[in-house]
Amino acid sequence: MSTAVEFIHVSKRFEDAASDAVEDVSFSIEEGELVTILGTSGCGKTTLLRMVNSLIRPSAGSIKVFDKDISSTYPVELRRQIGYVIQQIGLFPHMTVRHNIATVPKILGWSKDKIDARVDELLEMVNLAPDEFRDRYPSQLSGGQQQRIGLARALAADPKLMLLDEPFGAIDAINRTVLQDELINIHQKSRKTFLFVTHDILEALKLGTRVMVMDKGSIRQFDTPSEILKNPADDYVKQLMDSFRQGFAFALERGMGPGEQR
Ligand SMILES: Nc1ncnc2c1ncn2[C@@H]1O[C@H](COP(=O)(O)OP(=O)(O)OP(=O)(O)O)[C@@H](O)[C@H]1O
Repeated sequence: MSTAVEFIHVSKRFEDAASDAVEDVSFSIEEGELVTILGTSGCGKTTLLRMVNSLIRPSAGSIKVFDKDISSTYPVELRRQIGYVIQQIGLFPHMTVRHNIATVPKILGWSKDKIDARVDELLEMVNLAPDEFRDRYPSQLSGGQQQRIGLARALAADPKLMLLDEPFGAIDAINRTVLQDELINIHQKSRKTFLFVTHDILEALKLGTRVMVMDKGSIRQFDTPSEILKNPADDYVKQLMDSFRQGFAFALERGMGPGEQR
């Protein structure tokens, strides 16, 4: 298996900042992994993710995507291999679902038949009936449906690497669970590489084949969910996992009775 993303001593300091947003980070991600990047607000998750598709340039170190140093790749060419999904979705409001999904295939010069077939295939993949949704405008969709279209659009040209930045952050718990399950399905079927930023511990542990725990610009632990739960690398990770367990136990306990009578 080959390497999809590699960071070698990468740091990023924004102009006028007192410290690095990402500090001397090194890791590699193999093709086909679904890596979740977990950490509290401001720890550098988004900065790290946006360095992969060169929306942010590192201040030091080097980054390889599919074994090629991205500093010697044109950003447009780099981004052609990478799907990008963000919380604010960014669908084009004046375009139908079909045209939103077809944006990149059109730029790539696909034929109309190929695009039509791909749009329907993707709508089915994200569980939206093509006949019902193909010609709708974003304003005629719920937030969860819009997020599904955002995912379909990012998958349209079949990129080998997908970057997702809190894509389900604004979605209610039930739809969020459904979307998480769909993402697991898409990952299992496609075997693409996914990097998924979240501050939700359950989401990170549920989705990730490996979880990267970040704090203050550094990686505290990068391992499988079970290893992180069983063998936290340091006090920070341990506290994070303990808070998750306590929250879970408390919710279960309340659901069982006494709390409900309060
Ligand atoms: N364009 C910028 N200019 C200056 N500082 C920035 C810029 N973008 C991010 N930062 C700072 O870098 C640090 C890391 O930000 P980043 O957005 O990567 O965090 P995050 O972990 O994704 O947070 P959140 O979960 O709240 O989105 C923060 O202190 C932030 O204020």
